[in-house]
Amino acid sequence: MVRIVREKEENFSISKVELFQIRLPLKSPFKTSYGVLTEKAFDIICLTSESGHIGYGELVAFETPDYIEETLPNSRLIIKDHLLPLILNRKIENPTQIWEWFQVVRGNYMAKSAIETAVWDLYAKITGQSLGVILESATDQLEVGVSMGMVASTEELLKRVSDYVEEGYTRVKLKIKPGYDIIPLSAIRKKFPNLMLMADANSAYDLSHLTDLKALDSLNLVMIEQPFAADDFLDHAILQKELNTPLCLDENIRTVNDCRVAVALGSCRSINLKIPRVGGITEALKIIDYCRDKQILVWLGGMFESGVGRALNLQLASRTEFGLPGDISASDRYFYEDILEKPLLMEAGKMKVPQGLGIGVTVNGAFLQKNNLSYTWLKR
Ligand SMILES: O=C(O)CCC(=O)C1=CC=C[C@@H](O)[C@@H]1C(=O)O
Ligand SMILES: [Mg+2]
Repeated sequence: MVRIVREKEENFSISKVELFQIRLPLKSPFKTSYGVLTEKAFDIICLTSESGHIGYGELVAFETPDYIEETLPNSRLIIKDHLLPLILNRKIENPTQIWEWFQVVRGNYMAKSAIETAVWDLYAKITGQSLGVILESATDQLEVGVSMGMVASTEELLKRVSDYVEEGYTRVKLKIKPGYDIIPLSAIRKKFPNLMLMADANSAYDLSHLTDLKALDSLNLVMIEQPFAADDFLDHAILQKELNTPLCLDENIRTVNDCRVAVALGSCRSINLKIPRVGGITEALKIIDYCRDKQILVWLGGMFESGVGRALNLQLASRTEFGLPGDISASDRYFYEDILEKPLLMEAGKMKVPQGLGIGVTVNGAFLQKNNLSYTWLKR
């Protein structure tokens, strides 16, 4: 866990909260085993302190409960009725308190994360630091990976993989499901024998597909992510014993306790850590510590974030524990425009970790104002 060292007591409180509802169309549809995403809807939460600093958080939950059960409309409600009342009119000493205060609300990790991460950003800005410094970032630039939806034609799939490799992505993750696995993955492997290649099933398989999954062992995949149900640990453990390829859990992991169960049962050898899926940075840091101690490979996943969430991901992913390039592609991989003054782009095969105060990026205020303000609160 990071040590929060303060030069002087910096208690602060929130004087204004705004929630902007934004939609960004995707450049191309993203097909997974559970559906097709054509645009990303998300909210940006702006917390203003009495000192006038603004902390930004991103609410990344999807509109439909198909990846996990949390949805954007439900999360908005939880934020407004249950989470914000726990932090407003209170003195905040450090952002880890938010995690403690939120424990009275069960689950709802993405809603919690939207606020908790905004408080981390705010705290870093008030104390005059880059969030990366507080989070013990170890580098100012990172290799990153790219996540790819299913593409019907193998020719088109190989063309897209080639383009990503040429742009500098060093790891490629392909979405799979029964009937769309060995053929596209083998085609990629044949053309790119040394590429860090992996597959993500988003819970599309069960033990009846054991033979199909064992066939993937021949492809030298870095890992297979979430083949079985989002609440299953036992069958994952059975499968892991049958495979040489490491399994990775995504949807299952909401807390460090979930990691303990996975490790105790042998359900996986890797964890895809998404800050919003675990309720924010405080729990993410506990998971990183746990994975380091247990020698579980941890790497940073994404949720099609806009520049706010992407900048945060870069800050955390620059810690030494992250063993693989994360799903932190450049803003222009998914979107025509970002909500930042300067989008986060790939340069010479790497992405820079923003070095400014807090998450290190400047949000385009005019862009936010063009969007629907769903909630606003002002301290009287
Ligand atoms: O943000 C990114 O680039 C990663 C996108 C991605 O692969 C996913 C995001 C959210 C849900 C899933 O579709 C998938 C995943 O399971 O990791
Ligand atoms: Mg996944």
